[in-house]
Amino acid sequence: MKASTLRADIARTLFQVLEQGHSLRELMPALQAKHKEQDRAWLQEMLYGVLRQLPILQYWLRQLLNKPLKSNQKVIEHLILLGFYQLAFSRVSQHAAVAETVGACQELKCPGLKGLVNACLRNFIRQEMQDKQPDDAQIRSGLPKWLFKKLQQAYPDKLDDLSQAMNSKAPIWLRVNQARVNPSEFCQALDEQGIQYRVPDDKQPALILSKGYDLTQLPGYQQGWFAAQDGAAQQAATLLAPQSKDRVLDACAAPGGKTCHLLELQADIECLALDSDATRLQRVEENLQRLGHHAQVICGDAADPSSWWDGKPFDRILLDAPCSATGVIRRHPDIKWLRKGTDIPPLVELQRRILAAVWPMLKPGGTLLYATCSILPDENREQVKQFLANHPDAVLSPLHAQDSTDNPGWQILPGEGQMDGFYYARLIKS
Ligand SMILES: C[S@@+](CC[C@H](N)C(=O)[O-])C[C@H]1O[C@@H](n2cnc3c(N)ncnc32)[C@H](O)[C@@H]1O
Repeated sequence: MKASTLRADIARTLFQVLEQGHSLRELMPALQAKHKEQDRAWLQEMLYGVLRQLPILQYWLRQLLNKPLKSNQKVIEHLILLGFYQLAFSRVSQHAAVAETVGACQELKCPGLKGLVNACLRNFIRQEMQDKQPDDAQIRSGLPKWLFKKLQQAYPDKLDDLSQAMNSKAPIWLRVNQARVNPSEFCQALDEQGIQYRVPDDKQPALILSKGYDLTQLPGYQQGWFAAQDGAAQQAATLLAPQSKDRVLDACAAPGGKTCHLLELQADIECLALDSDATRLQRVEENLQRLGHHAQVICGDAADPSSWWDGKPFDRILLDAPCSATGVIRRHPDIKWLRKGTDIPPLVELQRRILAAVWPMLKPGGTLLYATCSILPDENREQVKQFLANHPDAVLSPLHAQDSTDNPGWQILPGEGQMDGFYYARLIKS
């Protein structure tokens, strides 16, 4: 594939995300399929890189482009941002970055803008723009304004480290399926194929791959020896700790990462995997099948149990609630630009409704684990605080020394222990 075609495709994809609100989850499969194996990693790195560094790239663009381009030429602005990204953050030679970015104008059906793109990139080099940093801390943070403000309020002392972690590349974690393979046997199989990995120093059956591999080509993929799952998400099953014969509800289960882990920890539970999204539930079925587990899979609204619950109470409930996903931005940088500050109050309300609806299904003495991949206190600590205040039969079961009713739960921030941002609070019904 020509280098300019790759760049044109990246510019089009940026346009679809940033101007049309499509997610990379929707767009990436077709984009990857169009390009050869050897180009895919580069393509992803450039695309994710621009989304990570967008505010500073736009800041430079504002200095070098006199006025914004017309809407039918907007894709060329995204092409220029890609050119800036290559010049400032990648190892692509300056000559290739300029020539091939300019070349992409033809493919984007804007040959008349070649001169403008060329001038912007050459001025970028001449004026050493990459050394020009704005005074505005929000632009330097790489975060959108609304999120910067919220994080500034929530984590004033940690904001620099936090934004840096949110803009860095996430490692690929694997969870070894101990129901299928012994972790040391799996490691041996990886060693034999020269796959590089490290084992984080704690008790989970987890590995971190040292670079990007095609997971379907790793040993034991078809046999269900492992699943990709971040270290923070791997805490859920252990914290809920299902016991033999327990009836367990995974209330927001798709795509089933935590459902499978629960079954790996304790095979003889009666597990009900619920989700309101029928398409995503197919992934639960596929994951259960590949990893060799069994659960009852139901499509239903967790906030409305009357439509699917048989009335039998649960010993344990996992509520991995729909959330802002602000904890996994390093993995999905498009979230920064697709989410808006106005999305947060309705999400908090949905979480509140689901929590209140699943609580009556828990047996007295039973355990509920509330989880989100968010780092916003409204969805986490404040949500649980309110729940505790409104439910006198709910008792906090602390996950660490600072976990108290005033400051409930365990907030993991992105990058801590190489994990994604995640939140857990464990509640017992008295
Ligand atoms: C964070 S994801 C769950 C991830 C999953 N637990 C795992 O580990 O693979 C949240 C899920 O909640 C589901 N969801 C959203 N609203 C729901 C509702 N009212 N009832 C049930 N599921 C819902 C979404 O479809 C989504 O699959």
